[in-house]
Amino acid sequence: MGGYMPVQQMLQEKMVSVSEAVALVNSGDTIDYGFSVTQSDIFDTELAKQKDRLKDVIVRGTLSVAARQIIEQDPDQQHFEYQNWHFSGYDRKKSEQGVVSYIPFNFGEGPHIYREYLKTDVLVLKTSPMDQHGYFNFGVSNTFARACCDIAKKIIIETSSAIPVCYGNENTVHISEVAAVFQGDSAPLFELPSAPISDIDRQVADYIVPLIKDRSCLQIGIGGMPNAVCSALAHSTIKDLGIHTEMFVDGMVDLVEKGKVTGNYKQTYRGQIVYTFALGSKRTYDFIHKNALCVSIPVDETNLTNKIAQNDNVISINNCLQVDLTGQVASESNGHRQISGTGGQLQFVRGAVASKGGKSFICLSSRFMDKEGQPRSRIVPGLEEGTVVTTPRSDTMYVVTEFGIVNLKGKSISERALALISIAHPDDRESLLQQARDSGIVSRRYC
Ligand SMILES: CC(=O)SCCNC(=O)CCNC(=O)[C@H](O)C(C)(C)COP(=O)(O)OP(=O)(O)OC[C@H]1O[C@@H](n2cnc3c(N)ncnc32)[C@H](O)[C@@H]1OP(=O)(O)O
Ligand SMILES: CCCC(=O)O
Repeated sequence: MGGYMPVQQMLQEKMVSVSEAVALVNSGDTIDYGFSVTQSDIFDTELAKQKDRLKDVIVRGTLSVAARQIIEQDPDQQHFEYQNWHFSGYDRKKSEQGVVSYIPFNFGEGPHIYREYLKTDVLVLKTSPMDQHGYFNFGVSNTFARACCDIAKKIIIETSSAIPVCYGNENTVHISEVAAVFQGDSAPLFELPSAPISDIDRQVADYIVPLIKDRSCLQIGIGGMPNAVCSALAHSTIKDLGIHTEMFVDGMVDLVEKGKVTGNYKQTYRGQIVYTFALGSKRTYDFIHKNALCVSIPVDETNLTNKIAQNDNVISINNCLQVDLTGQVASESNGHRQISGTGGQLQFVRGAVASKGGKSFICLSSRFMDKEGQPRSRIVPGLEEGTVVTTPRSDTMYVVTEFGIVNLKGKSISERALALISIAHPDDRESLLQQARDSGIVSRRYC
């Protein structure tokens, strides 16, 4: 047994204080923080405290759910540069202040991008405490953590008993791979309040639900509209649903508890729910804890189009900010203002459309209130300069507002424009039609 060291002994040798953990960071390093709720706030606070000995440190994070002290304590970026894979409201505000830079990517490409193109000097993950075999579980955030572990020169772990232990694949790191471990404070995990369901959300759900048949396989995005669809499905007569999703959301717990999910007709992970991260309430975190129904897998397993399309009848439901009259979907920016990110939207749209019997739904309210409190149409003749197309028009299938649902597949530009105008707010339709005519979006026949 020469060379074998029991895992408890290894752990003891690697236990450090948080300041000792941060001392492992050097100037010029690139640091990766764990995904969203598994970012270590304790490490971040201490890193900011040690800023005076550091310069040219790049920190990458995703979907921050707390203020990042390396930004707050270094507002002129003298020591740290913060880059981000997907903006939360906090990240968005900091980007407007010029101190966060978005990294464009399709979420499902994350593991490949890490393995092929990036270097990570220090990876800091908040995980569950080590188990008896020496493994730390990634809990609610699998995503690209394993790929990052594979390339990281030093892995630092904050342990937290608030992190659920999730069953899955490539969702652990072993003590033998780790440089240092420090004990966290076991504060409860961040909870994302369930988005309230508005009347508009319900109306949108009412158009979608009749198009979802028994045995469909669901991906549901974030926000009130997807939530409304879950709620409507939970109260419908639907049966034998499957779930293959990127994000595990609260509404899915309702679907399971109402007996709507069996997964019996899935082609992959039959009988199981697969997801790559969870963000929601404690009820959701408790539900996925040691629950063999739920399988946490890396984001290239959930999000790559070919993997999604292996299931039949995939239903993908996502939100957007604006749609132009040709069907280009803008979900992540308004002009040059980065609002969120591409995330998994395009890959799920494509995966659903490629799936036998699959359908993709892009949802939006017909209007939103601008900063001056004026209602503005989200269906627009053209996207303003700088606005990013998240889903190209050639990929867009169903678009749904509270005024109706249209399928753009196979429609000409004139037909798309007329279809989209038909689901715009009634008070915006005439002006949209006039602009479509003036700009030649619709052909002479419609002028
Ligand atoms: C986790 C998952 O969802 S998996 C699904 C796959 N991933 C995706 O679909 C990624 C892209 N989608 C997204 O990021 C989100 O669904 C969004 C941004 C489209 C909608 O998210 P929501 O949280 O409902 O957005 P919300 O309505 O709060 O608006 C966010 C911001 O955009 C602004 N905004 C909304 N609509 C518009 C518009 N048409 N023009 C300009 N700004 C707008 C809002 O004012 C708000 O800004 P603020 O924070 O300064 O007030
Ligand atoms: C982090 C990515 C979340 C999304 O797909 O929107």
